[in-house]
Amino acid sequence: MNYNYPDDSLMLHTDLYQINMMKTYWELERANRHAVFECYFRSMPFKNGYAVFAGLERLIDYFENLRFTASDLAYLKEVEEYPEDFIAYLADFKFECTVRSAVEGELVYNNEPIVQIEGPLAQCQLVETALLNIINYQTLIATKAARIKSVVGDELLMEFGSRRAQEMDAAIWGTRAAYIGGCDSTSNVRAGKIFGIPTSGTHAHSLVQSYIDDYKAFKAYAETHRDCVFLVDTYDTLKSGVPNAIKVANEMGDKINFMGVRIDSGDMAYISKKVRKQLDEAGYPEAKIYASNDLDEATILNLKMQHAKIDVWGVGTKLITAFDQPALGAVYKLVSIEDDSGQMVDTIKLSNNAEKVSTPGKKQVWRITQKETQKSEGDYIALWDENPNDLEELFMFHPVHTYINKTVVNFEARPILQDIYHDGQLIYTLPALEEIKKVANQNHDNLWEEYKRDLNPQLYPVDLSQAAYDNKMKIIDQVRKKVKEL
Ligand SMILES: Nc1ncnc2c1ncn2[C@@H]1O[C@H](COP(=O)(O)OP(=O)(O)OP(=O)(O)O)[C@@H](O)[C@H]1O
Ligand SMILES: O=P(O)(O)OC[C@H]1O[C@H](OP(=O)(O)OP(=O)(O)O)[C@H](O)[C@@H]1O
Ligand SMILES: O=C(O)c1cccnc1
Repeated sequence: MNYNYPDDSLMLHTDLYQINMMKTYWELERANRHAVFECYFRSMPFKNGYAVFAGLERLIDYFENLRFTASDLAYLKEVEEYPEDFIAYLADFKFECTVRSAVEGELVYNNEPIVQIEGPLAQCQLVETALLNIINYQTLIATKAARIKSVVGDELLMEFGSRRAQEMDAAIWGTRAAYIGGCDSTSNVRAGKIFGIPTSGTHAHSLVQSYIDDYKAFKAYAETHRDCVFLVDTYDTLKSGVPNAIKVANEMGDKINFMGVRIDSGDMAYISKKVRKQLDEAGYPEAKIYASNDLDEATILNLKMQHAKIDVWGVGTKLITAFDQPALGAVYKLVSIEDDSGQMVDTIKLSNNAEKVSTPGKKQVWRITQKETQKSEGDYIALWDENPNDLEELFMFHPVHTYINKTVVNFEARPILQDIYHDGQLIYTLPALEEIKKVANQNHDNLWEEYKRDLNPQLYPVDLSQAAYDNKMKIIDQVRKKVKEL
């Protein structure tokens, strides 16, 4: 199997239909028509009250390397059988789009643009697949991590998912997204190396199995490591694991830092209380109890309700695979295109399903916050030439149930889509990962509690400006008339 091209690139990490459309645009001289596409998701992941945006770093990395290589072109020519002149056009491909995006760690909501790509139609088209691939996954995982962290609170949340992730890229980028969303560390050493995420880890059952004895295994580990967390449930947590962990801690004294023990099975509320008692009675009140085993926000909350004595939470499978909702469902829609006379016209995608009707026109998302509280009142999607900061009062109404409305005064409006590329030139400096994580945390703090609860949160208002709403209605009308005329 030859998957190891020396000049491999991500150019062909796209759906075939994108290249087929590029060919149509190019042959019929539409490839350079100016276009605007927007990416958004339709419903909140995990029915959460907010989503945490992630994926921009990888998206930039993708855009920075957007050139067809010799092996890409050879494949398109020889296997996909595209004609020579089209291949020559692709060989000259140079990314010239303007990109605006939410920044990583920003809280984002359904039905609002989170990434906007503007530029030559064929170029905007080509990048759809990779863009959605990156943003869908990373935003999903960052959001799942935020949900879990909101239950874990000030205790430590360790990311343990690499072995269960949907392959290696997902483990690496999922870990980074999970760190942005709320994890405190990862077990993936490469993610530590690449991104500077703090790494942490204990040991597995195999260590104990290899010695066929808790005591011997813990002692061996203690003789070869300073920081020790012993996994105590291989044979019998209360009768063998914990007593032997204590025995080794006593014997090693100051030679080790006895950080605690990990439990990975059984009734973790019951067992953790017993373990706490054993550790305290042995004189180790500072030793922490680590827990893992198919945990997620629901089990953690439940364990906390049972007053489980757990200090550190290791979460793998259910976080890295977004177990209860494996896809975010973000889409990428054409919202405006240059017509034959060179004018920009706004476009819509209609559907029988009202939820799937897109909102035409190039737009900006404004986060409306109360000046006194600094809490967000909702998001306001406006056409590009509008700026709510020019208004004294802002009338905000539900984009479908328009009778649900409010007038906001004394507000600030902050644009969510930031300039990332201008005509193919990167103009954004990526913040350090720590900074992104801090911002995500602050954004979370600035959200009303009602939107933060795990179960049935209030729906965060995402409203259309009057002009965006009127534009949408006008275009729906135009399309309907056109269809009738046929
Ligand atoms: N007190 C508890 N309340 C609620 N859920 C719990 C409690 N204790 C453990 N769990 C969760 O119950 C699930 C199953 O635990 P179980 O005890 O069957 O696992 P196990 O014995 O380790 O089995 P396996 O070895 O197959 O993982 C896990 O997701 C675990 O996190
Ligand atoms: O349960 P997760 O949230 O995915 O956390 C990671 C799991 O990985 C390890 O188990 P291992 O791979 O040895 O499998 P096992 O515990 O199911 O036997 C560890 O002991 C955790 O149980
Ligand atoms: O360090 C650990 O305890 C660990 C790492 C990965 C998966 N499960 C546990």
